[in-house]
Amino acid sequence: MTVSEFQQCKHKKKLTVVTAYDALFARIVEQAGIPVILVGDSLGVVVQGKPNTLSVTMDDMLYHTRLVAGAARQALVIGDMPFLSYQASTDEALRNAGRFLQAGAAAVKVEGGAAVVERVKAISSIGIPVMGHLGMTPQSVHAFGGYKVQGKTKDRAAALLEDARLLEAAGAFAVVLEAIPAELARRITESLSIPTIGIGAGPHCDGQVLVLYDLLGLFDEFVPKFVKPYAHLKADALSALQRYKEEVEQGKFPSESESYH
Ligand SMILES: Nc1nc(=O)c2c([nH]1)NC[C@@H]1CN(c3ccc(C(=O)N[C@@H](CCC(=O)O)C(=O)O)cc3)CN21
Ligand SMILES: CC(C)C(=O)C(=O)O
Ligand SMILES: [Mg+2]
Repeated sequence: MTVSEFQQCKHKKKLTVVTAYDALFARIVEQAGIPVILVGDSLGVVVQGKPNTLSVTMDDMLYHTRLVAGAARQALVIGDMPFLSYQASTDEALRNAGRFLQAGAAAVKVEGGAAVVERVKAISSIGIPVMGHLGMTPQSVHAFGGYKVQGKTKDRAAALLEDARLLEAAGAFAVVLEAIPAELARRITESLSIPTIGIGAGPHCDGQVLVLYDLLGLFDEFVPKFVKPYAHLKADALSALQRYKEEVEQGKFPSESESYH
């Protein structure tokens, strides 16, 4: 899928987006027919075991982007710009966005509204498609005082709608809306001509995104209310590993069929 095909889906077809961090899962996601893969900085939490996304580096993101982009044949691969890779200056933002394209991504994503519109303008104007991200933006976890639903007051809701309009005007090709009231997400979705992709933003967005290991039931350190586990892979993995250990200890594995003569 290309960025322009992605945009044409607004008003036509709901967009399904999922994160992936390696070639194995990128291939499974593609086989399932999912058209868009986000190499999310959530890998800091689910792959690296950190409490938040703040310690993820450009080198970490480029490594995982190369793995995913090297395996993806059809999917639109979007690279999630990590903390401090675009905030300090427009110059750094441009260079780092370009490095994602060199790693094989077709687009990048940045968190924030008015504070990053100049970055979004600069990145998109040199031919790099940029996705925005508003609401409960995890790189601002300390400013929010935790992972809290955003846009609950009239003033904050109006500010988020204005941020969304600014991102669209700056050239963003889409915007992620995270952990905001469904009614606000609907208003933003109706006000923009670019697609909105929700995560904890209700059913009225133009598409949805989830962290892969959350929807597979593989990650359970914390499970936000917006996650629906479509599988229980952690339970499956645990029982497989326990059976393997039992069979090794009881001398049942390996048996004849796993042995050479
Ligand atoms: N595995 C994983 N999934 C994610 O969606 C995710 C990450 N990691 N890491 C980065 C951020 C952190 N995210 C989170 C983390 C916790 C909640 C959470 O517990 N929310 C509460 C509501 C809190 C409130 O408003 O008071 C909930 O009950 O859902 C939400 C999003 C989303 N992102
Ligand atoms: C969940 C999405 C939107 C994300 O930013 C991530 O996975 O890092
Ligand atoms: Mg992210």
